[in-house]
Amino acid sequence: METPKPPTIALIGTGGTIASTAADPAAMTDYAVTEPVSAILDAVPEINALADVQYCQPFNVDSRCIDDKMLLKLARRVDGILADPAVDAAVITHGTDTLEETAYFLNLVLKSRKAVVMTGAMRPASARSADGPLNLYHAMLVAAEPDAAGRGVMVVMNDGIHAARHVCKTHTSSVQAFSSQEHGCLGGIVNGKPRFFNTPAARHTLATDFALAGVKALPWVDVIYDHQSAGPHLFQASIAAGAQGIVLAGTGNGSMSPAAEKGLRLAARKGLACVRSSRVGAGAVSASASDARLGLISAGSLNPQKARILLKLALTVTRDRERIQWYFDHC
Ligand SMILES: NC(=O)C[C@H](N)C(=O)O
Repeated sequence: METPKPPTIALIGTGGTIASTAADPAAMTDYAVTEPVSAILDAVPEINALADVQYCQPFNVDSRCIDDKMLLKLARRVDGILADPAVDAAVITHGTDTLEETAYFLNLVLKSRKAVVMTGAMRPASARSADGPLNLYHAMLVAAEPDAAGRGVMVVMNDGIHAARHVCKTHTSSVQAFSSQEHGCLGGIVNGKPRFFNTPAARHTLATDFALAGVKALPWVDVIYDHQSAGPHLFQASIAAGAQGIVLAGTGNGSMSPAAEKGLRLAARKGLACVRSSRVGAGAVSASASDARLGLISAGSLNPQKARILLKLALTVTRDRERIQWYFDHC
Protein backbone atom coordinates (compact mmCIF):
# COMPACT_ATOMS: atom_id res chain seq x y z
CA MET A 1 0.00 0.00 0.00
CA GLU A 2 1.23 3.49 -0.85
CA THR A 3 1.92 5.77 2.11
CA PRO A 4 -0.36 8.84 1.97
CA LYS A 5 1.25 12.12 0.96
CA PRO A 6 1.97 14.33 4.01
CA PRO A 7 -0.08 17.54 4.18
CA THR A 8 1.35 20.82 2.95
CA ILE A 9 1.34 23.33 5.79
CA ALA A 10 2.16 27.02 5.44
CA LEU A 11 4.22 28.34 8.37
CA ILE A 12 3.87 32.10 8.81
CA GLY A 13 6.31 33.76 11.22
CA THR A 14 5.47 37.09 12.83
CA GLY A 15 7.91 37.27 15.79
CA GLY A 16 7.37 37.15 19.55
CA THR A 17 9.27 35.34 22.28
CA ILE A 18 9.29 32.14 20.22
CA ALA A 19 11.58 34.07 17.83
CA SER A 20 13.63 35.77 20.57
CA THR A 21 16.96 35.17 22.26
CA ALA A 22 18.44 36.48 25.52
CA ALA A 23 21.99 36.82 26.83
CA ASP A 24 22.16 33.41 28.54
CA PRO A 25 20.09 30.23 29.00
CA ALA A 26 18.86 31.26 32.46
CA ALA A 27 17.47 34.61 31.25
CA MET A 28 13.66 34.55 30.83
CA THR A 29 13.21 38.31 30.27
CA ASP A 30 15.17 41.08 28.53
CA TYR A 31 15.30 39.27 25.22
CA ALA A 32 14.95 40.53 21.67
CA VAL A 33 13.41 39.16 18.48
CA THR A 34 16.41 37.81 16.54
CA GLU A 35 15.33 34.54 14.89
CA PRO A 36 13.80 34.22 11.45
CA VAL A 37 10.97 31.71 11.11
CA SER A 38 13.35 29.38 9.18
CA ALA A 39 15.48 29.04 12.35
CA ILE A 40 12.42 28.27 14.52
CA LEU A 41 11.47 25.55 12.03
CA ASP A 42 15.01 24.12 11.81
CA ALA A 43 15.02 23.72 15.61
CA VAL A 44 12.26 21.07 15.34
CA PRO A 45 13.40 18.49 12.74
CA GLU A 46 10.55 16.12 13.78
CA ILE A 47 8.20 18.38 11.81
CA ASN A 48 9.73 17.03 8.58
CA ALA A 49 8.00 13.71 9.22
CA LEU A 50 4.62 15.43 9.70
CA ALA A 51 4.27 17.81 6.80
CA ASP A 52 5.77 19.55 3.81
CA VAL A 53 6.28 23.04 5.17
CA GLN A 54 6.43 26.26 3.13
CA TYR A 55 7.33 29.27 5.24
CA CYS A 56 7.06 33.05 4.93
CA GLN A 57 7.67 36.01 7.21
CA PRO A 58 5.39 39.04 6.72
CA PHE A 59 7.13 40.73 9.70
CA ASN A 60 9.22 39.75 12.74
CA VAL A 61 8.30 41.83 15.80
CA ASP A 62 7.32 41.68 19.44
CA SER A 63 3.52 41.43 19.43
CA ARG A 64 3.08 44.69 21.41
CA CYS A 65 4.23 46.45 18.19
CA ILE A 66 1.54 44.98 15.94
CA ASP A 67 -0.75 47.66 14.51
CA ASP A 68 -3.78 47.70 12.21
CA LYS A 69 -1.62 47.84 9.07
CA MET A 70 0.26 44.72 10.10
CA LEU A 71 -2.96 42.96 11.08
CA LEU A 72 -4.44 43.67 7.65
CA LYS A 73 -1.22 42.60 5.91
CA LEU A 74 -1.13 39.32 7.86
CA ALA A 75 -4.81 38.55 7.28
CA ARG A 76 -4.52 39.18 3.54
CA ARG A 77 -1.39 37.05 3.33
CA VAL A 78 -2.98 34.13 5.22
CA ASP A 79 -6.21 34.38 3.20
CA GLY A 80 -4.19 34.23 -0.02
CA ILE A 81 -2.18 31.24 1.20
CA LEU A 82 -5.33 29.34 2.25
CA ALA A 83 -6.91 29.99 -1.16
CA ASP A 84 -4.08 27.97 -2.76
CA PRO A 85 -5.45 24.45 -3.36
CA ALA A 86 -1.95 23.04 -2.75
CA VAL A 87 -1.98 24.26 0.89
CA ASP A 88 -3.86 22.15 3.47
CA ALA A 89 -3.52 24.28 6.62
CA ALA A 90 -1.57 27.16 8.18
CA VAL A 91 0.44 27.62 11.37
CA ILE A 92 1.26 31.15 12.57
CA THR A 93 3.94 31.90 15.16
CA HIS A 94 3.20 35.06 17.15
CA GLY A 95 4.08 36.87 20.35
CA THR A 96 1.80 35.92 23.19
CA ASP A 97 1.06 39.40 24.57
CA THR A 98 -1.47 40.30 21.87
CA LEU A 99 -1.97 36.83 20.38
CA GLU A 100 -5.64 36.73 21.41
CA GLU A 101 -6.33 39.94 19.46
CA THR A 102 -4.76 38.68 16.21
CA ALA A 103 -6.33 35.22 16.65
CA TYR A 104 -9.83 36.68 17.10
CA PHE A 105 -9.35 39.10 14.18
CA LEU A 106 -8.30 36.28 11.84
CA ASN A 107 -11.13 34.10 13.17
CA LEU A 108 -13.58 36.78 12.01
CA VAL A 109 -12.12 37.60 8.58
CA LEU A 110 -10.44 34.52 7.04
CA LYS A 111 -12.67 32.94 4.43
CA SER A 112 -11.60 29.30 4.59
CA ARG A 113 -12.48 26.00 6.29
CA LYS A 114 -8.82 25.02 6.45
CA ALA A 115 -7.23 24.77 9.88
CA VAL A 116 -5.34 27.85 11.09
CA VAL A 117 -3.32 27.26 14.23
CA MET A 118 -1.47 29.98 16.12
CA THR A 119 1.26 29.38 18.65
CA GLY A 120 4.04 31.14 20.54
CA ALA A 121 6.25 30.73 23.56
CA MET A 122 6.63 32.13 27.04
CA ARG A 123 10.37 31.46 27.21
CA PRO A 124 12.86 32.71 24.62
CA ALA A 125 14.39 30.27 22.12
CA SER A 126 17.70 30.58 24.02
CA ALA A 127 16.21 29.44 27.37
CA ARG A 128 17.28 26.19 29.02
CA SER A 129 13.75 24.75 28.83
CA ALA A 130 12.32 26.74 25.95
CA ASP A 131 8.64 25.95 25.35
CA GLY A 132 8.54 27.22 21.74
CA PRO A 133 9.81 24.07 19.97
CA LEU A 134 7.21 21.76 21.55
CA ASN A 135 4.44 24.33 21.06
CA LEU A 136 5.38 24.57 17.37
CA TYR A 137 5.46 20.80 17.00
CA HIS A 138 2.02 20.55 18.65
CA ALA A 139 0.65 23.32 16.44
CA MET A 140 1.86 21.37 13.38
CA LEU A 141 0.26 18.18 14.73
CA VAL A 142 -3.07 19.98 15.07
CA ALA A 143 -2.78 21.62 11.62
CA ALA A 144 -2.01 18.22 10.07
CA GLU A 145 -5.08 16.63 11.70
CA PRO A 146 -8.04 16.45 9.23
CA ASP A 147 -10.50 16.83 12.13
CA ALA A 148 -9.10 20.30 12.89
CA ALA A 149 -10.71 21.87 9.78
CA GLY A 150 -13.83 23.97 10.24
CA ARG A 151 -13.11 24.98 13.85
CA GLY A 152 -11.97 28.52 13.05
CA VAL A 153 -8.64 29.90 14.21
CA MET A 154 -7.11 27.90 17.06
CA VAL A 155 -4.37 28.67 19.56
CA VAL A 156 -2.14 25.81 20.69
CA MET A 157 -0.11 26.49 23.82
CA ASN A 158 1.22 24.20 26.54
CA ASP A 159 -0.75 21.08 25.42
CA GLY A 160 -4.09 22.95 25.09
CA ILE A 161 -6.05 23.60 21.88
CA HIS A 162 -8.10 26.80 22.33
CA ALA A 163 -10.72 28.55 20.21
CA ALA A 164 -9.72 32.08 19.16
CA ARG A 165 -13.13 33.33 20.39
CA HIS A 166 -12.49 32.34 24.00
CA VAL A 167 -8.75 32.18 24.57
CA CYS A 168 -7.13 34.88 26.75
CA LYS A 169 -3.69 35.38 28.18
CA THR A 170 -4.16 35.02 31.93
CA HIS A 171 -0.61 34.81 33.26
CA THR A 172 2.31 37.19 32.74
CA SER A 173 5.12 34.65 32.75
CA SER A 174 4.10 31.02 33.33
CA VAL A 175 4.25 28.54 30.43
CA GLN A 176 0.58 27.89 31.35
CA ALA A 177 -0.30 31.42 30.25
CA PHE A 178 -3.49 30.84 28.24
CA SER A 179 -6.97 29.94 29.36
CA SER A 180 -10.38 29.63 27.74
CA GLN A 181 -11.97 30.32 31.15
CA GLU A 182 -15.40 28.75 31.78
CA HIS A 183 -15.89 28.03 28.06
CA GLY A 184 -13.22 25.34 28.08
CA CYS A 185 -10.62 24.31 25.51
CA LEU A 186 -11.49 22.74 22.16
CA GLY A 187 -9.18 19.89 23.08
CA GLY A 188 -5.62 19.02 23.90
CA ILE A 189 -2.53 17.13 22.84
CA VAL A 190 -2.68 13.77 24.57
CA ASN A 191 0.35 11.52 24.27
CA GLY A 192 1.46 13.13 21.03
CA LYS A 193 -2.02 13.10 19.41
CA PRO A 194 -4.48 15.98 19.05
CA ARG A 195 -7.86 15.20 20.66
CA PHE A 196 -10.92 17.43 20.17
CA PHE A 197 -13.70 17.58 22.76
CA ASN A 198 -15.54 20.75 21.65
CA THR A 199 -16.32 22.85 18.62
CA PRO A 200 -16.80 26.64 18.67
CA ALA A 201 -20.44 27.75 18.79
CA ALA A 202 -19.87 31.41 17.81
CA ARG A 203 -19.76 32.39 14.12
CA HIS A 204 -16.33 32.40 12.55
CA THR A 205 -14.46 32.45 9.20
CA LEU A 206 -16.90 31.53 6.38
CA ALA A 207 -19.96 32.33 8.55
CA THR A 208 -19.17 35.96 9.42
CA ASP A 209 -20.22 39.15 7.57
CA PHE A 210 -16.65 40.46 7.74
CA ALA A 211 -14.27 40.43 4.81
CA LEU A 212 -11.25 42.51 3.93
CA ALA A 213 -11.96 43.21 0.26
CA GLY A 214 -12.19 46.97 -0.08
CA VAL A 215 -11.11 47.65 3.54
CA LYS A 216 -8.18 50.10 3.34
CA ALA A 217 -7.95 50.93 7.05
CA LEU A 218 -9.75 49.80 10.18
CA PRO A 219 -11.89 52.25 12.18
CA TRP A 220 -10.20 53.64 15.30
CA VAL A 221 -11.57 52.26 18.58
CA ASP A 222 -10.24 53.13 22.05
CA VAL A 223 -10.43 51.09 25.25
CA ILE A 224 -11.00 53.13 28.42
CA TYR A 225 -10.45 51.47 31.80
CA ASP A 226 -12.95 52.42 34.52
CA HIS A 227 -12.21 52.69 38.26
CA GLN A 228 -13.23 54.57 41.40
CA SER A 229 -13.04 58.34 41.15
CA ALA A 230 -12.73 58.29 37.34
CA GLY A 231 -12.93 61.50 35.29
CA PRO A 232 -14.63 62.27 31.96
CA HIS A 233 -11.43 63.58 30.27
CA LEU A 234 -10.39 60.31 28.57
CA PHE A 235 -13.79 60.08 26.86
CA GLN A 236 -13.55 63.71 25.76
CA ALA A 237 -10.02 63.10 24.42
CA SER A 238 -11.11 60.02 22.52
CA ILE A 239 -14.03 61.88 20.89
CA ALA A 240 -11.77 64.84 20.05
CA ALA A 241 -9.16 62.50 18.50
CA GLY A 242 -11.77 61.18 16.07
CA ALA A 243 -12.33 57.68 17.47
CA GLN A 244 -15.31 55.89 15.94
CA GLY A 245 -15.89 53.67 18.93
CA ILE A 246 -15.08 53.26 22.62
CA VAL A 247 -14.94 50.03 24.60
CA LEU A 248 -15.32 50.52 28.34
CA ALA A 249 -13.35 48.11 30.53
CA GLY A 250 -16.09 48.51 33.11
CA THR A 251 -16.32 47.34 36.68
CA GLY A 252 -18.15 44.10 37.57
CA ASN A 253 -20.90 43.20 35.11
CA GLY A 254 -20.03 46.20 32.91
CA SER A 255 -21.20 48.75 35.46
CA MET A 256 -20.07 52.34 34.98
CA SER A 257 -18.66 54.99 37.28
CA PRO A 258 -20.66 58.25 37.06
CA ALA A 259 -17.92 59.75 34.85
CA ALA A 260 -17.87 56.70 32.55
CA GLU A 261 -21.64 56.83 32.17
CA LYS A 262 -21.46 60.53 31.35
CA GLY A 263 -18.54 60.00 28.97
CA LEU A 264 -20.23 57.12 27.11
CA ARG A 265 -23.52 59.03 26.84
CA LEU A 266 -21.66 61.96 25.32
CA ALA A 267 -19.73 59.67 22.94
CA ALA A 268 -22.93 57.89 21.85
CA ARG A 269 -24.63 61.26 21.23
CA LYS A 270 -21.65 62.25 19.05
CA GLY A 271 -22.18 59.09 16.96
CA LEU A 272 -19.47 56.83 18.42
CA ALA A 273 -20.32 53.15 18.94
CA CYS A 274 -19.96 52.45 22.67
CA VAL A 275 -19.51 48.98 24.17
CA ARG A 276 -19.66 47.96 27.84
CA SER A 277 -17.15 45.20 28.59
CA SER A 278 -15.64 44.23 31.94
CA ARG A 279 -12.24 44.49 33.57
CA VAL A 280 -13.01 41.39 35.72
CA GLY A 281 -11.51 38.76 33.40
CA ALA A 282 -14.25 36.11 33.57
CA GLY A 283 -18.00 35.94 32.99
CA ALA A 284 -20.18 37.86 30.57
CA VAL A 285 -21.48 41.44 30.60
CA SER A 286 -25.20 40.95 30.14
CA ALA A 287 -27.52 43.35 28.32
CA SER A 288 -29.01 46.02 30.58
CA ALA A 289 -32.48 47.58 30.33
CA SER A 290 -30.80 50.99 29.99
CA ASP A 291 -28.50 50.06 27.06
CA ALA A 292 -30.96 51.06 24.33
CA ARG A 293 -31.83 54.35 26.09
CA LEU A 294 -28.16 55.25 26.55
CA GLY A 295 -27.17 53.96 23.09
CA LEU A 296 -24.81 51.30 24.48
CA ILE A 297 -23.85 47.76 23.42
CA SER A 298 -23.03 44.94 25.86
CA ALA A 299 -19.89 42.89 25.13
CA GLY A 300 -21.06 39.49 26.41
CA SER A 301 -18.02 37.38 27.30
CA LEU A 302 -15.53 39.32 25.15
CA ASN A 303 -12.83 40.98 27.21
CA PRO A 304 -12.10 44.65 26.37
CA GLN A 305 -9.23 43.98 23.96
CA LYS A 306 -11.27 41.42 22.00
CA ALA A 307 -14.41 43.59 22.12
CA ARG A 308 -12.27 46.29 20.49
CA ILE A 309 -11.39 43.93 17.62
CA LEU A 310 -15.04 42.98 17.00
CA LEU A 311 -16.19 46.61 17.21
CA LYS A 312 -13.58 47.68 14.64
CA LEU A 313 -14.79 45.01 12.22
CA ALA A 314 -18.47 45.71 12.95
CA LEU A 315 -17.87 49.37 12.08
CA THR A 316 -16.58 48.35 8.63
CA VAL A 317 -20.10 47.02 7.94
CA THR A 318 -22.60 49.14 9.90
CA ARG A 319 -23.11 51.89 12.49
CA ASP A 320 -26.49 50.53 13.57
CA ARG A 321 -26.49 49.82 17.34
CA GLU A 322 -28.83 46.83 17.13
CA ARG A 323 -26.87 45.23 14.31
CA ILE A 324 -23.61 45.71 16.23
CA GLN A 325 -25.26 44.18 19.32
CA TRP A 326 -26.21 41.20 17.12
CA TYR A 327 -22.56 40.74 16.19
CA PHE A 328 -21.61 40.80 19.87
CA ASP A 329 -24.30 38.19 20.60
CA HIS A 330 -23.28 35.85 17.75
CA CYS A 331 -19.57 36.21 16.89
N1 LIG B 1 5.74 35.61 25.39
C1 LIG B 1 5.72 36.51 24.41
O1 LIG B 1 5.65 36.18 23.25
C2 LIG B 1 5.79 37.95 24.84
C3 LIG B 1 6.38 38.87 23.81
N2 LIG B 1 6.74 40.11 24.44
C4 LIG B 1 5.43 39.16 22.66
O2 LIG B 1 4.25 39.23 22.82
O3 LIG B 1 5.88 39.34 21.56
